[in-house]
Amino acid sequence: MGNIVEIRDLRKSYKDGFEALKGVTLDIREGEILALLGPNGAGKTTLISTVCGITTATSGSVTVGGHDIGRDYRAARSMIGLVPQEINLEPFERVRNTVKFSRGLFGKSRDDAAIEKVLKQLSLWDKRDNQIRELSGGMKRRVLIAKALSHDPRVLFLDEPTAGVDVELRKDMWEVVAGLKAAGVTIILTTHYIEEAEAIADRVGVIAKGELMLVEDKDKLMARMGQKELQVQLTERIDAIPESLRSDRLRLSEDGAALIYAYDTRADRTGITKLLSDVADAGLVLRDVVTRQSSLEEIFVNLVKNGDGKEDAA
Ligand SMILES: Nc1ncnc2c1ncn2[C@@H]1O[C@H](COP(=O)(O)OP(=O)(O)OP(=O)(O)O)[C@@H](O)[C@H]1O
Repeated sequence: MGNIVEIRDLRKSYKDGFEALKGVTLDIREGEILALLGPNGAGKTTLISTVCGITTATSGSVTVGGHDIGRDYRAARSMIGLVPQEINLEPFERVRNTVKFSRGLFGKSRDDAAIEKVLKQLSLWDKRDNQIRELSGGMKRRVLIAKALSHDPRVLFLDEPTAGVDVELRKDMWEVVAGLKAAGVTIILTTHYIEEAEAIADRVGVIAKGELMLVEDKDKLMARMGQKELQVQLTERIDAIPESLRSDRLRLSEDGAALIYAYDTRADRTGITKLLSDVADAGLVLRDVVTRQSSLEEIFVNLVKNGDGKEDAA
């Protein structure tokens, strides 16, 4: 699969001198769902706006389908749909007209069949003649997506599609996104919610303080999350792990007071029962047993920490 968007060393300093993007390089693969996770003020919206050509980069480059967003703005922009964070719809306008109008803005000829397709895709066809003000919050969000899709873009950017919405509506949105992917649209979404990235993304990027800290296949991240540790705390410290217990998965804590066993929660056999009986056979006495899991949350929190150890407000 080729790259549909290529971002190279993208930097953005605002007028007041604030550097919101500090050299972001990222390839977006055609057909994927990429979730960009990051705390408030990380630079997610700035990144999306710059990639879409709404904000001008200070330096670096962006191409969409091979078109440079600066030099070849119209061609690049026509391939992009952008769903903003805020609901900015005209309350008295009707659903179908709202979407039709957006298509016109891209200089595309009138195409009632295309508008019908988009409205059906987003389960808005029954509401086509309703005014925007007559829709529920979830439907209004879907109208925003329909508007962004009205000119048949190949890439859709969703800026926090589920910020502040309830669980039900969030799941509804995830289904919409999955449906769009199935229809061949490449999707980039920003989110604060780790579970959102887990639920729908193919790849996850973590952005903090204007830098892309990590981009990785979600499954690989999940595999890391599947790792758990069992701490077998001992009544007496030991200097070394007894010969009979040695394994790649077992190590001794620094103070010698606990054995630390790594296992995969999703494996058929974790080996815990055997470990505990082997520990007893080796003559060691347990004081307590504790488990801990490295989660995407933990990976995320560690990544967005400042170099000086302070934590960003999430
Ligand atoms: N027009 C502007 N002028 C100056 N600074 C700005 C401007 N727009 C954004 N910033 C700053 O750039 C940084 C990144 O903002 P941005 O909106 O991209 O973050 P974000 O990751 O989308 O945050 P959120 O999750 O809160 O939406 C913030 O510190 C913000 O204050």
